[in-house]
Amino acid sequence: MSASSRQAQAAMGDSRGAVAVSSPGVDRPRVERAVREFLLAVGEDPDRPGLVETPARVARAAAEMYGGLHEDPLAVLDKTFDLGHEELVIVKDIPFYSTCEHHLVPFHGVAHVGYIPSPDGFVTGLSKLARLVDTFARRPQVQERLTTQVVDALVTSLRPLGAIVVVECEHLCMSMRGVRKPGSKTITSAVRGELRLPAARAEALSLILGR
Ligand SMILES: Nc1nc2c(ncn2[C@@H]2O[C@H](COP(=O)(O)OP(=O)(O)OP(=O)(O)O)[C@@H](O)[C@H]2O)c(=O)[nH]1
Ligand SMILES: [Zn+2]
Repeated sequence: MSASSRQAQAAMGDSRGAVAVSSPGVDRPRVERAVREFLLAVGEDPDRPGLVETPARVARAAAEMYGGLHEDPLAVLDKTFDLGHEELVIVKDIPFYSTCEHHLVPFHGVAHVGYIPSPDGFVTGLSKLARLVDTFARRPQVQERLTTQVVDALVTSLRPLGAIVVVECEHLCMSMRGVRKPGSKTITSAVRGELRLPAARAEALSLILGR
């Protein structure tokens, strides 16, 4: 990344997802060293054959799982089309995986993203809504922040009349450890603009949650 694009990223506020500006990307050698140390700390032998490549594997996985820290979410929505469509658009059941920032274990589920385009009629490509979810998911996260970051990026970028994001997840930190309640689901929503009006919100929610 060039110095000027780093400066441009540094100017971004929280609605852009607090892009990590000081780092050019996930520092794989550092992750490798940390994973080796972690294995020693839990009582493993990082030099046994099964584990010898594990620090490098985890570093590659981390570059993927935390790569969203180094992406500009608004760049995902840069390309728009003028379709003259001023009605609700929803992409539902977008599957994603994220990482709970409290325990660094996965939480996963689906996101539903909808918006009413501005009177200019500018809409984004449908796949970009899914890419936006991934950009925010591939970071240490909490579900509430993921939800609001997606909706706020939509608002900042497309200036829609309204926007809604609903996220349904299982948190493995509640399933495989701790309280151990597999199957429990957490649902969060964030709604902006005209979709906050009761009738519009009800229509959007019935389209999103109606199975
Ligand atoms: N609000 C919110 N809480 C989360 C999320 N992911 C995990 N948590 C919760 O974060 C909390 C952390 O609680 P702490 O008491 O600090 O940590 P802990 O001792 O490991 O908690 P337990 O999970 O209850 O064992 C837990 O209640 C988790 O269920 C999330 O996305 N949103
Ligand atoms: Zn957790």
